[in-house]
Amino acid sequence: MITISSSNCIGLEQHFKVTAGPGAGKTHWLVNHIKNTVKGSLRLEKTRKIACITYTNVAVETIMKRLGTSIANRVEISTIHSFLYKHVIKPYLFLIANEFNVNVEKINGHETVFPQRSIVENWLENHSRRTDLKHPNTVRQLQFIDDKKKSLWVWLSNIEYKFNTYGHLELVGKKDKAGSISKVARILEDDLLSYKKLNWARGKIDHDDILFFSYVLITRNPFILKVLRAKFPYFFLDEVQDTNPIQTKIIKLIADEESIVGVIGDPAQSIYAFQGANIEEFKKFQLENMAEYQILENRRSSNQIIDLLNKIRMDIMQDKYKNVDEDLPTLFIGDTVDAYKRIKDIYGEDSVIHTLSRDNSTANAMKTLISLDGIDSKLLIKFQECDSNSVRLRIIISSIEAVEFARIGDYKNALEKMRMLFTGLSEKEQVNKSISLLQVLLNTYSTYESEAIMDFYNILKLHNPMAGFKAGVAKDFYNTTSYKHLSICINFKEDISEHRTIHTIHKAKGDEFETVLLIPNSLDFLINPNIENDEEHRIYYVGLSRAKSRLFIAFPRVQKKHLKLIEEKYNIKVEDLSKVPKLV
Ligand SMILES: Nc1ncnc2c1ncn2[C@@H]1O[C@H](COP(=O)(O)OP(=O)(O)OP(=O)(O)O)[C@@H](O)[C@H]1O
Repeated sequence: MITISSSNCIGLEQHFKVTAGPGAGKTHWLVNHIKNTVKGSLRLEKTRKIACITYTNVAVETIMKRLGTSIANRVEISTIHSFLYKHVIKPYLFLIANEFNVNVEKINGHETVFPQRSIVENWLENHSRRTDLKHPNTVRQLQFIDDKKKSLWVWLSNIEYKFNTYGHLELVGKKDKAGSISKVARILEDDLLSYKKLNWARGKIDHDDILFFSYVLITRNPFILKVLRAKFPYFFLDEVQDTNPIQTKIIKLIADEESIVGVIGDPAQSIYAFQGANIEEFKKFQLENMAEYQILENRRSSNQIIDLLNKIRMDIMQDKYKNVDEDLPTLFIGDTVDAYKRIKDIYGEDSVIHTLSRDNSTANAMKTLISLDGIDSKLLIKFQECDSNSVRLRIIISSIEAVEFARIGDYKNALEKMRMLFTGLSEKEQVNKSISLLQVLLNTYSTYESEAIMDFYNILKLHNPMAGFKAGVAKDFYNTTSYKHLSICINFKEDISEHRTIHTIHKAKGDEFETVLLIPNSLDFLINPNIENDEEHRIYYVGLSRAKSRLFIAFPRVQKKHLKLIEEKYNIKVEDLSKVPKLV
């Protein structure tokens, strides 16, 4: 392993792997390396470009901006899914369309594919092990007993491709998502390909299908690899710690000849296991004659923050590149909103504090500075369980999302959500109606914000007819749950506010903030750090490492023995908020 700095150049014609911690300058280095390759390579022409693959669309934009317009046309920057869709799926899917029952004409990009009643019914009726589906899990029971139907749909929404012991890809369900159908999940799993085929016949392919089809096409038709290598003499992959095993196999196949492959990442920042990422993929990643580099600098954070990061992580020791001293990191014990206010008291009302939460509901509660006490993060799920009228449910949830997206300035996604209410109309009518309804809902916000969700329903009903209520759980829910508490549970699509989840900020490449208040769900990452094996710890490590100058952690209560341990292990200030006199 060779240690380099983020301003160093490396040779252009050798596979490489760069490992570096947070703030090391990976993005900075990658952008420079692309520029150097454009300048120095003799293998690039108008039609032969550098492929730069990164993890999210936000990251694509960041790298594009940093590269500048003069060389952006020499590089194709995209997510792995967009790249494979454009260069493998679109031109070659027809080769396997018959075998997999894919309606190529109808395919228009890739999307999240949700279960549909008619598809699920068709699949169950014709399931290859239909005769094994017996009471209490018959085909009818799986479709019509509410609890079973919900579990089945959740389970189907989470199926994934895995390599089996023979190295073949197969479709599997997730045991922890099977709920009340866990006893028959094994039987249902035997014919998941038929379920997929029914969706493919409608032209519906999802993100994982892109990887699956690409892998099948590439392994069966080596000429596709030849074309890819001819078009792209260089493949650079950023954030590789979040890579999926199918992606790794595809990249290794490309690297076999001609093209130079370079990967960059940080195993300690691997936080997407739920999307199929596997920390081992990056650690084990090897190519023939590959050069391995590490960058040990941390150019982002103060000395005190780097000291804390170095105590949590064992595999590398980061250097204090800036060598700037700031206040010690502080652990606040007490309410999160009080912690936020305390920082404002110390550094002034105008100081900007970025809060990074583990959960969506916490991040949203911080947006309105609602105390977390009494907040139910599962309220949206309860809502879905209580209201069996799926049309009404969808209208209410989409409208809440539209209002809340608009309130943080994300009008693009707000209108997208609102348009879902008017799907039967022409595009122009959809847009007009969405804008005017959104305006009404924003103008009347104060009248329903703190009231029961029934008030919001009543306003919405004036503009969009919806079913009424009989006495029962749905009506009770609408009358007893406040809009505010329900809206706290929604998932922001592109959160650009000062209060986000750690996963959201990690998607936004290079996000770093002067002052960070981390709001974890546990202090285990400090008490007993295990970055190597515990993804939760890695998530908090990512959160801590976004801070440039000032770092705070807020947690409601800590056992005495744990507090002692934290104080002994770290150079950290502890402040019990219940003992801080409140300013009046
Ligand atoms: N060679 C360099 N010269 C000047 N500034 C640099 C250099 N390398 C990195 N930086 C700065 O250091 C900070 C961290 O860099 P960067 O965001 O590229 O790190 P990273 O390794 O991608 O971080 P992370 O993995 O934590 O997202 C940024 O503010 C960046 O502009």
